[in-house]
Amino acid sequence: MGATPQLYEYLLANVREHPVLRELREETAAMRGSQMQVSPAQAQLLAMLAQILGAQRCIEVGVYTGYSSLAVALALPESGRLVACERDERCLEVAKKYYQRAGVSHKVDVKHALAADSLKSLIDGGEANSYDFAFVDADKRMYEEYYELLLKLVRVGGLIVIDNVLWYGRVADPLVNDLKTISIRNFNKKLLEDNRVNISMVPIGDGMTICRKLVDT
Ligand SMILES: C[S@@+](CC[C@H](N)C(=O)[O-])C[C@H]1O[C@@H](n2cnc3c(N)ncnc32)[C@H](O)[C@@H]1O
Repeated sequence: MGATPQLYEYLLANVREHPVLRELREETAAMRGSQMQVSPAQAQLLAMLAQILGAQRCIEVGVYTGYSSLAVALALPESGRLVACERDERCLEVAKKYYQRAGVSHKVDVKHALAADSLKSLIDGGEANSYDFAFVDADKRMYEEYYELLLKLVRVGGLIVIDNVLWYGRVADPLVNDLKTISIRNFNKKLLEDNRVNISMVPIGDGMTICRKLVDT
């Protein structure tokens, strides 16, 4: 966030990036939407949070070509599972190729559908309160809905991490009032006032808020 190119390069040089993550990042760099990918430093933080939690069951909402999901899958134990929700089949083809290459395909359960529908099916299938960790990085106007569904799916003490909460600085500019900016701004305000979770807004990448679920929902 706000790093000069020189500082970003320095930060990158100090991330321990798995070689397959690096290959995926390099392939994605030539693709449309590559700026959507989380930074290596963000992926490293997500993986560490999952490890600190001892996470076994994780969810990602918004996979794109798989960089953040692969980082989390690599951090999970062999018995771990990551439900990866994405609507775009072509992106998923790239992601699956790299899960395979990194030897983690058996840990990733890909859901090719609208993410809210996939989350609702998990709840309907009796999986409420059974996930340790969730990462949200899909449609910005749907953040509130994803969050409410994930609050049902994640156990007390589990984490929901939300990406792009600083939205390239636009959330702080009162002159910017497009729909996505307003959604993220409103969502950040909701989190600030939501006593079902503890929160920490971290200025890494485009800003991530870490929410820890405090009460049974
Ligand atoms: C910001 S990118 C995700 C980047 C990814 N976390 C990474 O680090 O590479 C957002 C992704 O969410 C997907 N997406 C957007 N709306 C969606 C929805 N309603 N359901 C499922 N996926 C959605 C898009 O297709 C896109 O691939």
